Amino acid sequence: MDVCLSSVQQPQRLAQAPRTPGGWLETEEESTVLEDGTGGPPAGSNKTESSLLSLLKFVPTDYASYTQEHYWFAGKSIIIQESIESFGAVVWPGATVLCQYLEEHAEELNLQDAKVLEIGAGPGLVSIVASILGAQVTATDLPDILGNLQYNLLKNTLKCTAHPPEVKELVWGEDLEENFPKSTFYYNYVLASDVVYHHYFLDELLTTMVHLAKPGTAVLWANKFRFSSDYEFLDKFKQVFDTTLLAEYPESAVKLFKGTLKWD
Ligand SMILES: C[S@@+](CC[C@H](N)C(=O)[O-])C[C@H]1O[C@@H](n2cnc3c(N)ncnc32)[C@H](O)[C@@H]1O
Repeated sequence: MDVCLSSVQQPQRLAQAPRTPGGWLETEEESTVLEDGTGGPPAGSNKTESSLLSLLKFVPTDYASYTQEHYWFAGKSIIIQESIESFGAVVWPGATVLCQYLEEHAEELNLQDAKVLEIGAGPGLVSIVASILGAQVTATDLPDILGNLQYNLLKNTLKCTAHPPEVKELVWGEDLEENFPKSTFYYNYVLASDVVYHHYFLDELLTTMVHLAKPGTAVLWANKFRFSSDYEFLDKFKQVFDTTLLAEYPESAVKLFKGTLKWD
């Protein structure tokens, strides 16, 4: 079985085209990535498809080399374009654990039409699986990561998900109320895999998780535990979230937690 949209090819590098910081082309020219060479949507495509295909007018984040890695979740072959040049362009062990949990518990989690936001989505595997399982997904990450993330989401979900996943910039701790106002946004699930490692934004990460969680929201966080700082983050997580260990893989040191706000 192939990925959902086999006609989406590797986007070409368009060095002359203008780019936003997120890697998006602002050109109105026809897309160069379609197999039929016309640059327009395939015959018979509807308006939604057509507008989705227009999103293919972007240059992926500018890594020098890529690999195509194959995964199988939710009954589908998923091909992820990865690059070892960025932490955010490879699939980390927590992602596969979270994907496995989502596919095994899709009904119990009521993922169909659920509102889901992923933080630190990286190359997008978790968001793709949640989307295939029927959720309305917003995948977020740093600006530099979004081009490759968007490419992988489109490549693997176009024409085969009820709700096309969205991509949005979300820098932990920054402009949260402006970009995700509490009065407007509600998520059933906030997903996070391997967002805790050796970096300087752990407080901002926790602030972001708390901001995005409302009564009824479950934070599903999978992480490989390597450093003492990972356990310190877990302690802080437990101070604000009622925390349940959902799965643990000692051989890979990956743990999966569910957190709901203590005042939920
Ligand atoms: C270790 S990678 C994990 C990627 C993906 N979740 C996975 O498990 O395959 C950590 C991710 O967090 C993102 N990230 C790191 N610092 C961030 C910050 N301050 N704000 C938003 N995202 C950040 C990185 O860009 C990267 O995509």
